[in-house]
Amino acid sequence: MRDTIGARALKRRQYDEDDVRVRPGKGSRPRTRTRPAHEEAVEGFVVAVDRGRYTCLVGDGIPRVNGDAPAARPQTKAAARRAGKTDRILVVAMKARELGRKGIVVGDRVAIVGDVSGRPDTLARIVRVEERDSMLRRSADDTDDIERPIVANADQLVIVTALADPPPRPRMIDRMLVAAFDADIDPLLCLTKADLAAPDELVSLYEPLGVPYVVVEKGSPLGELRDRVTDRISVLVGHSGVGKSTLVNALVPDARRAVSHVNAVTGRGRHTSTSAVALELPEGGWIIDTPGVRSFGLAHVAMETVLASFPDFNEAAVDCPKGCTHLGDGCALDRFVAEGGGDPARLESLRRLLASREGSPDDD
Ligand SMILES: Nc1nc2c(ncn2[C@@H]2O[C@H](COP(=O)(O)OP(=O)(O)OP(=O)(O)O)[C@@H](O)[C@H]2O)c(=O)[nH]1
Ligand SMILES: [Zn+2]
Repeated sequence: MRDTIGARALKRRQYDEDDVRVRPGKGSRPRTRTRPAHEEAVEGFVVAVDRGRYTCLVGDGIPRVNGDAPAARPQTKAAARRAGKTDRILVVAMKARELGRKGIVVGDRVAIVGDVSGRPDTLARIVRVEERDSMLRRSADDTDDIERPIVANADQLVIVTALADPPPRPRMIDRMLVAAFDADIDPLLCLTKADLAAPDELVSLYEPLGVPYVVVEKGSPLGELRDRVTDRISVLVGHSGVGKSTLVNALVPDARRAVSHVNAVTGRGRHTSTSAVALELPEGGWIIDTPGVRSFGLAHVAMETVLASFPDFNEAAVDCPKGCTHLGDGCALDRFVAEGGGDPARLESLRRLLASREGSPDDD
């Protein structure tokens, strides 16, 4: 953790040095070439990314959760309207060369220079990525430890699981819970298709772990889910067919139009079905749909983090021999389960996740 914070501070310092800081005196010449551009930069919120083009919302109402005030909430559309500020422009930008290989993802707050009019065929430049509150990542698979950032600044991961058709996969849920824990994002289990099956079994698995959940079905009012996503930045993940699009369309009445508008702005025209898109909720807050993300490789997550995201086993593991892989011989978790301390299926799930990171296939 400390390392990460240190690295972030270092990065910020580097930005300062090559961005804006102009100290008169000491013989240092002002960098007139870059300075004015950065001073004129406007704030943007990345709502879509498509092949090197970043669609950014500029204007009032972009989320500002990156505050020192703990109660800071994203400014909502409603609040913006009350304040009489509804200027929202979608600007298409590219990454400034000075950002090098630094990735920019949906949810990022950025500083933009150049033509920020949002007029067709204009292209602005992103010159800075603001410090992130969170970063949801995955590896392509469990053994590829190249981290792929998916979404920045989300504060809730909505794990969408159908109660039937397709049947729920607890191991997939466990995997998503690890990803949420690793990213320091609150999980929310969203159980769909309640008209087809009862939620009791899944609820009895996850409620004791303190995982909040909502149960929904097509056409149901979604009141509780709506409350839980309002004024937050929530990422929706789930397998194909679980009812994610149905949910998005119910939560964001003009979701389809918003997505095609984003695509029209990018000039791509066609539906970008593989990248994440941030959609604003009418009540305030954002949901980020991740159509192309079917799974989360966890190769980049430390074993300790995987274990820590299983609160039902984390403590029992203090009795393990030093250097225990928790996969077999001598692992205290076996005794713990034998004595009735934990659910065997959950231990199996934990072990599959740990083992899959070492190259054994995991079929979830
Ligand atoms: N019975 C029932 N069917 C539902 C419910 N919600 C969605 N469906 C149906 O399930 C199917 C899949 O729903 P989608 O919303 O397209 O699922 P998705 O998760 O977006 O799937 P992809 O588009 O493949 O990612 C559709 O035929 C929906 O009509 C529900 O609550 N009950
Ligand atoms: Zn162990």
